[in-house]
Amino acid sequence: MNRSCKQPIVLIGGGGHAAVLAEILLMQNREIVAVISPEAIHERAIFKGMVHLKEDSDVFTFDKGQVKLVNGIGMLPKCTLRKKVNERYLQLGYQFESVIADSAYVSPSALIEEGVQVLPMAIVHTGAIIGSHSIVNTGALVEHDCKVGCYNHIAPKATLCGQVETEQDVYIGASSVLTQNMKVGNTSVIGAGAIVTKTLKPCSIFYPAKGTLKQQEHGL
Ligand SMILES: CC(=O)SCCNC(=O)CCNC(=O)[C@H](O)C(C)(C)COP(=O)(O)OP(=O)(O)OC[C@H]1O[C@@H](n2cnc3c(N)ncnc32)[C@H](O)[C@@H]1OP(=O)(O)O
Repeated sequence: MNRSCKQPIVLIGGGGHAAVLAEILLMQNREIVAVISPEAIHERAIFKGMVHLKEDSDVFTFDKGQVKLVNGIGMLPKCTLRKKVNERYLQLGYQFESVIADSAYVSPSALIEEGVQVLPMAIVHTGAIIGSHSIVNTGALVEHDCKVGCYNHIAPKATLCGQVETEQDVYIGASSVLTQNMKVGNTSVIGAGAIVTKTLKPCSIFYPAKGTLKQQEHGL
């Protein structure tokens, strides 16, 4: 492991996604020198005892050459906060660490760019490329030779079959399936549980079929 991989981490965000990342980093014996969040964080057990700073500008108390940043802000469809935060600090010369959970499988021939997060039980197969600052969330499967653009979120248990290509800022909902060779244009959103078999143009929203709720008065 090279020396830069050992730099202390400044974690941005104090919600659920940040907690998952903190847990992965601590299991890998990484030092988290501060959590930056305007909200209270200490009711989440994982953050107990960590230094909590509340202002975005508190990042500047750390020398950009001495720490790596990890963005723990979760990504919801069409929400650009996470990307704006990264762009701000990148412009100022900070770098984002990639976080890969020990239980994830990342093929030795896959390419993981800067600031990518691969969460527990996710799989990134041979020849796949994960563009910078994308999230491959818990249990997601990125099959062989996929090319995932930057700032994507592949939500839990989503499956990208072989050679799928996505452009930037794409949101792929939980447990959705994208069949082989298809392409997804930038800023598209694929709903949770969708099965997508055709290429999507930029800015598409793909809604899966709706379930029907039937409320019975006395149960079954
Ligand atoms: C660790 C984590 O938790 S990561 C987070 C993972 N989360 C996800 O993957 C969720 C992805 N998001 C979705 O699937 C969203 O619902 C979207 C993006 C498809 C749609 O969002 P919106 O446009 O805001 O739709 P909205 O929530 O207003 O729902 C519109 C209608 O579609 C239905 N609908 C929304 N999403 C879905 C879905 N995935 N499957 C079936 N029906 C859906 C809603 O029930 C609603 O029906 P109604 O009009 O009868 O009330």
